[in-house]
Amino acid sequence: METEVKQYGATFKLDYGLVYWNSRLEHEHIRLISLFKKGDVVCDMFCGIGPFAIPAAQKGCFVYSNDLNPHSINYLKINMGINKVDQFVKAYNMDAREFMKQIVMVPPGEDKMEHPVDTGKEEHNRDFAPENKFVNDANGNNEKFLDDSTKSTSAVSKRRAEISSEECSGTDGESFEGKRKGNKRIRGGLNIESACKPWEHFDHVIMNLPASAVHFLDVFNGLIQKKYWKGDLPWIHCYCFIRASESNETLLAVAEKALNAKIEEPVFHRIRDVAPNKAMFCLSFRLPQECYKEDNQ
Ligand SMILES: C[S@@+](CC[C@H](N)C(=O)[O-])C[C@H]1O[C@@H](n2cnc3c(N)ncnc32)[C@H](O)[C@@H]1O
Repeated sequence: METEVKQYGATFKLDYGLVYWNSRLEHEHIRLISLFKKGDVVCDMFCGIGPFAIPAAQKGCFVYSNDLNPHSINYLKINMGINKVDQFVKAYNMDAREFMKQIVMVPPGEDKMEHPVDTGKEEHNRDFAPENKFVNDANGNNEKFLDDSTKSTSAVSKRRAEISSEECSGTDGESFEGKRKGNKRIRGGLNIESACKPWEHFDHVIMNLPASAVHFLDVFNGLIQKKYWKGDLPWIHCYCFIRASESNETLLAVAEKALNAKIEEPVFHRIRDVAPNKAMFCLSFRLPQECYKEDNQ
């Protein structure tokens, strides 16, 4: 049966019998999106009907959004229309690994263009680094400062943020009411197709499939081609379950094995208990440099 729900000012149409929906994740959707900045490029590997993708787009992000379930993508598209973010979200219906491989594929013609080496030095660890963005809360969770201001994680997203702020009035932060600003961006002719080259840069990856997302991390090993990439490597936000018999280190070891790389300064955020001995967490980390596909590979 089709129904309509509202979360933080966005409207979502869905059929509970056909797609995934969990109202108890509302705070987590808001928390994660509060880490993003206007102009950021976000990849949502397991997007469902869009509870991360749509408010992120309303905030001024560009979102590549994927789900294997065709019903999810059908409702995602309906919800993109209802919330007037069609121009800022691109929907895919495929396996999550294939999706990531597809969006970083360099289109014919682009590979012949000159790519000056961007060391990313200027931006590296400047504004989204764990040491200056996260603090421990009372429960021992690593929490990010909610003061996002208008900083951008890379030269590429900075440029997009500049374009956005030229065309949008107001400041960043009132994100969830940003629909009108979004419309202004449409009038300015800016959309995800014209603004983004995901093989050169994206800022965040969302992986909300807690039972198995950690095993999908292997796709990032050799995914990003160093010669095309500009700016910092992306942040990965990987949801998982941790049982009482396990620890953060247990999960980290599985993630590092999948990536074949060491994760520096992982951030664990406890979301909620899903059973007496099982809790849902979000593991956030910047993709390690070892994951780059080198030019000679
Ligand atoms: C836990 S739901 C999360 C949905 C949404 N992100 C949310 O927060 O409500 C996981 C989603 O992953 C999708 N999914 C499962 N396996 C997948 C795969 N191999 N590739 C892409 N999507 C997949 C499911 O269809 C489902 O919509």
